[in-house]
Amino acid sequence: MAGGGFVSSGGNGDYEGKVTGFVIMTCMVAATGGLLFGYDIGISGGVTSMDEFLLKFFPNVYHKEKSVKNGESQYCKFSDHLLQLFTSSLYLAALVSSFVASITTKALGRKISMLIGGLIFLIGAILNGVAMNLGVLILGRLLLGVGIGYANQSVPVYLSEMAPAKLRGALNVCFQMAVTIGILIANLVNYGTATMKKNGWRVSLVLAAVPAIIMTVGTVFLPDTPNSLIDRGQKEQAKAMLQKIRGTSNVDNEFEDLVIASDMSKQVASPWGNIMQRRYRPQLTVAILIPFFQQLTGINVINFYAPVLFKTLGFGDGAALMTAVITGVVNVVATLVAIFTVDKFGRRGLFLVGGTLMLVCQIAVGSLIGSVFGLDGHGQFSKVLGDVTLAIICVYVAAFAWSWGPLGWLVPSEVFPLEIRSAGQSINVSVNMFFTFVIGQLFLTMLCGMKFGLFFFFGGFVFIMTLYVFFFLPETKGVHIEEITKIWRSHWFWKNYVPAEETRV
Ligand SMILES: OC[C@H]1O[C@](O)(CO)[C@@H](O)[C@@H]1O
Repeated sequence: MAGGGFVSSGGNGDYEGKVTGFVIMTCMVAATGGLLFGYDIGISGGVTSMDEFLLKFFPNVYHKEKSVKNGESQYCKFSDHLLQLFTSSLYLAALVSSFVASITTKALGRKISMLIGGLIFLIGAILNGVAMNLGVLILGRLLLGVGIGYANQSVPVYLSEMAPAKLRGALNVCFQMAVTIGILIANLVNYGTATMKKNGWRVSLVLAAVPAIIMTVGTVFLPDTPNSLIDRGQKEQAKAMLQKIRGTSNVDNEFEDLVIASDMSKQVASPWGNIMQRRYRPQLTVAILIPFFQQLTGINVINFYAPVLFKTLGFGDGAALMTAVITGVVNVVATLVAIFTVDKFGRRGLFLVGGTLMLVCQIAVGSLIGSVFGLDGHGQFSKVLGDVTLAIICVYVAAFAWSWGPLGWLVPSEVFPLEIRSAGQSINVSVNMFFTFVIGQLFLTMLCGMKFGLFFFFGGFVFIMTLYVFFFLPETKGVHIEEITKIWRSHWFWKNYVPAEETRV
C-alpha cells in the first residue's frame, strides 16, 4: 500500500545513471497511484454527509440526523454499521487483494498488476457513480478496494525498482504527498458537488475514474522493470532495459547486483519463516507496531469523517465540508515540511515532536467536546468554540503529517534486510490496511459509545507510541541498509535479540 513497497538499495547504490525520461514517467505513475488512494480516503466522508446520498441509501441515518434537533444525543446521530461499511469495505478488499496482487506481481510482472489495478478501480468508480441501490454501491466500493490493493502493492515495487537508488527515499515521501493531495482534491470536489441540486454525490464518486484512467493509460506505455524481467528468466531484455532506463551502457555493476539479489531471493526458502526468528524481533516489531500506531493516532477519523464530525459539532452542511478542505490543505503543506526536514532533524525528532503535539490536541478536543456536550450528548457549540476546535484539529493534522504520516512508511522500509524484506513489507502494508478498516468501521459507533472520551482513547495510544519511539526505536537517518543490523545490535534493549557474532545485511 502507500509507500509500503519502497525498498532501500541492497547494493552499494553508487551505480552510474541519469534521471531519464523513464524515471520521470515512474514519478508520474507514483503520483497517480497515490492520488487514486488519497481520493478514496477523502471522498467518502463528504459524500456520507450529503442529505441526498443519505436519503437514498441510508434513510435511517438521515432521519436520525434530522430528529436530533428534538433532543437526542449528538454523539450517535451518524452511528450506523452499514454507513461505516460504505467507508471501510474498501480497505478490507484492499487488504485481501494486495496478497493476491503480490502473486501476480511476482509471476506476471509489475506492469500487469498495475494494469489490473487501474482497470478494476475504473469499473468500481463507474459502478459507484451509477449505483441504484446499496448493493451496487458497496460492490463498487469493494472493486475500488481491489484496485487499490493491486495498485498499492505493485506501484511502490515498480517505483523502487525503476528509480536510481539515490531517489528512492524521496520518492517514498512523494508517494505519501500524492496521497494527501488526493485527499485534498476529494475534499474540494465534495465542497463543489454538495452545492449541486441533484446527483452531487454521483459526480464525487465517479470522478475517481479520472486518476484511474490516467494510471491505466500511462501504464500501457511503461516497460516492466529489469528486476522483474530477470526474475522471470529474461536476462538479456533486462540488461537492455536497464541501459535504457539509466541512460548509459555502463550498467554492469547494477545488473550483477540485481541478478545476485534475484538468485538469493529464490534461495530464501521462506521469508515468512525468516522474519519469525528471534534475531529479527526488532524488525518484526517495527513491521507490526508502526502501521498499527499510525492508524491508532486516529488520523482517519479526520480524513474519513471530518464533515460528519463537524456536523456533529453543529456546523452547517457547507461549513462542515469546508472544514475538510481546511484540514486537507494543512495535511498537504505539513507533509511538505516532512520532506524538507526528515533528513535534517531525523526520524525520532519528528516522531517525538509530532506525537507530543498530537497528544496535547487530543486532550484539548476531548475536553472541549466534553464540556459542551457532556455525557448525555445534549448541547450546542458556539461559533467561537467550533472555530477553536477546528484550529486545534488543524494543529493535530499538521503534527501527524510531519511525523507518523510519512514516517509510518519510511521507517519500516529502512529497517528490513534483504532476506526478510518482502515479508516485512507485506506485514507492514496489511497491518496498516487492517487498522484503516477497523477505524473506518468503528469510529461512528465508538463516538456514540465512548463520547468525548474517544479523543482521550486515541490520545492514550499516542502517548504509548511516543514512549515506544523514545525507548525502542533507534534513529535510522542516513544509515545505509547494510549497516542497519549494527544499529539494533548497539541498542540498549534490542541487543539482547540480535546476535553479536555475525554481520548480516
Ligand atoms: O493523511 C494521511 C493518510 O495517509 C495514510 O496514513 C496512508 O499513508 C492514511 O491512512 C491517511 O489517511
